[in-house]
Amino acid sequence: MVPAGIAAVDVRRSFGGVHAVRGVTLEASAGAVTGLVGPNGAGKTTLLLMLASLLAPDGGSIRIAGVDPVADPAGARSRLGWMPDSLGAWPSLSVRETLETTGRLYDLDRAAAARRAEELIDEVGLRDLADAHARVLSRGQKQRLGLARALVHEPSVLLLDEPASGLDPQARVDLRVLLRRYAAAGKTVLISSHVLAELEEVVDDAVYIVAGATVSADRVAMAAGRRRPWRIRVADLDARAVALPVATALGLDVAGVGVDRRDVLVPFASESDAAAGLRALVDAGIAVAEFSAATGLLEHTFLDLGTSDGARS
Ligand SMILES: Nc1ncnc2c1ncn2[C@@H]1O[C@H](COP(=O)(O)OP(=O)(O)OP(=O)(O)O)[C@@H](O)[C@H]1O
Repeated sequence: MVPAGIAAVDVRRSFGGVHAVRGVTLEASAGAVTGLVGPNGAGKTTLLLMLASLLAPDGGSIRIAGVDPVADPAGARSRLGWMPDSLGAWPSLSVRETLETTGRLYDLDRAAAARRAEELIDEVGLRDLADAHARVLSRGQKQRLGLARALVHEPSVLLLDEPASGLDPQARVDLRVLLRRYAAAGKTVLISSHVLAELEEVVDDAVYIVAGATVSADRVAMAAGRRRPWRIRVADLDARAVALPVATALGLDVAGVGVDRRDVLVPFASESDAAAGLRALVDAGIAVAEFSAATGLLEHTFLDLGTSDGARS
């Protein structure tokens, strides 16, 4: 059996009295993009640092492409690419020099490092800034350089901490395409982000962390299964005017539907219930112009998990 790209079992790490990570168990499959989702201070960065072999866990076990980063950090680093949430090193090197130097650190010879740097400059859209010093780059440009740096040695596992922060809409789309391409090539991608709508479009799977611990699959399923609102817009009519006919067509009390600007908000328990609701509205002659879930599944689940009672002890 092919081992999971990333496997963590009961990983723990404290800083003095702060239990930043107190029981994380997760698997991220090769060939997939896995989202790491959790509120501020949940322990995501601490976990990613441990997976990246940059911070020692107090307990538990980690495997990166089958390698234990505690016992063999060099072996793990040769297999993983790490993109921190802010680019640290080498402000006085140019974009090209940064990538060439990183390649040399990963034992590429001079020619191979130069070749790889040119490939990556194009891949992340920094061609016009290839000779610019890293210190003059904008936040979004630094993010792109950080991504390129993580990819230099063609790692089989990619760990990304908030990679989309600072990126403009085009760069976000480019990032999404790149991550999907990496996953399609059989690599493992683990990505933390607060931009859940964006994560929604790129991940195959998600791991939720609350208060330093992974949330159990049962708890996630329960949160995901709760009713969530759909937005319904009726052509050329104010939401207030259509709330009653919409509720009637759906067999609901009008108090059970909400109004938000031009939209009526109706909770459905599942996508198939929503589809049946749409059919009922159309059958009732209501001119539905827009019909969509008001929150994505990740965001809905995240909001429902909300507090620490969602965490496994
Ligand atoms: N070096 C450190 N020393 C002391 N406490 C730390 C250290 N690093 C993290 N912590 C604490 O550990 C907890 C988890 O922090 P971490 O940065 O891992 O969370 P996060 O999920 O990445 O948060 P965010 O979404 O806000 O980036 C926080 O309470 C934080 O204050």
